[in-house]
Amino acid sequence: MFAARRTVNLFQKRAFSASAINASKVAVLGAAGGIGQPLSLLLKLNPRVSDLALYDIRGGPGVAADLSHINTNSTVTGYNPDASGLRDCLEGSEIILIPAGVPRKPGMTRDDLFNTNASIVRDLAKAAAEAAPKAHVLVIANPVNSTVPIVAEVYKARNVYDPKRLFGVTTLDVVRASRFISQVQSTNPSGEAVPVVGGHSGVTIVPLLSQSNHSSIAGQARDALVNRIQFGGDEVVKAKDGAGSATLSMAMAGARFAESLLRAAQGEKGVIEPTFVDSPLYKDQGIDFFASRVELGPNGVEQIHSVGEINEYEQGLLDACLADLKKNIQKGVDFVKANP
Ligand SMILES: NC(=O)c1ccc[n+]([C@@H]2O[C@H](COP(=O)([O-])OP(=O)(O)OC[C@H]3O[C@@H](n4cnc5c(N)ncnc54)[C@H](O)[C@@H]3O)[C@@H](O)[C@H]2O)c1
Ligand SMILES: O=C(O)C[C@H](O)C(=O)O
Repeated sequence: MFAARRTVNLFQKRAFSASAINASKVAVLGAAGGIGQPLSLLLKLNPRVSDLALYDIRGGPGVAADLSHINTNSTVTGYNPDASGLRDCLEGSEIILIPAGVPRKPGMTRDDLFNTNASIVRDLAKAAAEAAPKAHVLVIANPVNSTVPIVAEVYKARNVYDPKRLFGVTTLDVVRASRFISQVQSTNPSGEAVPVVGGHSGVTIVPLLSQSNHSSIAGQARDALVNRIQFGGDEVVKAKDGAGSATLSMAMAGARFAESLLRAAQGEKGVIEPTFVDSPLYKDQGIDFFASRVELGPNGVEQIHSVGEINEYEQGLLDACLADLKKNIQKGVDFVKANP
């Protein structure tokens, strides 16, 4: 009898300490938007998340009330901009996802969003740097090539910048790449992995088909596939016809990246995701941020993988990418300098 009770107690103890270790507060800024809502739903379904904090300039508490009825263990709290809403949302967060900002309409580039989204991201970054300076920040808001450097500059100005904890979410590019290649090759997309490096807009998106399972794709088939991966976002913008850009696939991609970070934070080794980070790879060319495969660990970036062996065609893509990327990054840095 005593032994039985003891077994139960030990079991309860272990269960308690496991959940204590795994307790992770995740904040979503822009939670009532097209990405924010399905992303928050997927996070509510993730057992690694213990507290979900949802902030938006409008509608955060409504989305939170709705999600809070789902019978998973995590708590869900919604916050408005009034009083200390944003600060309360951020405090204690391990991960902060930022999908806040306007999406494209047909005919626009991601850079056309800069004037609106730069100040939104800058202000949210200021709040995050003060309330949760050690959190991992995952930037989804476009143009990612510029909004990530904006967050970095805001953190640097407050002496809390940790390059290992800032990520531009480029997961959707590899999700698309594996899907699109599987359609061309009639394969299962879950078995496909196409590295995509560079940045997250047009020609800065560089798929490396030579490193995929289908390295022999050449000529027009290759060109069409590369173009579809680079401009996949435009396909959705056009199809939505003024009602925004990718939201559901982006929510899946953002939730996957957050899950990978949590797995790494909770001790799993060898977790690798593509992401746009403060990177040494092209710093000698004045390019401080670059997306490549990154191994994640408890403190964020563990190891940044180089681009690896690429062919002449891919080198041409990379050259075009680097030229654009440099300008996009500088634009973000200059914005914060001029508008601190
Ligand atoms: N990184 C990627 O791969 C990727 C993919 C898709 C979309 N995006 C980008 O994500 C952003 C959001 O897209 P969406 O479709 O969800 O847009 P949306 O307009 O549907 O939602 C944006 C949300 O942000 C909120 N918001 C605006 N300003 C805010 C602020 N200061 N604080 C908090 N919340 C604020 C809005 O109220 C809205 O609910 C866009 O910039 C889009 O281009 C990035
Ligand atoms: O295309 C967009 O503007 C949104 C996003 O960056 C995407 O790739 O779908």
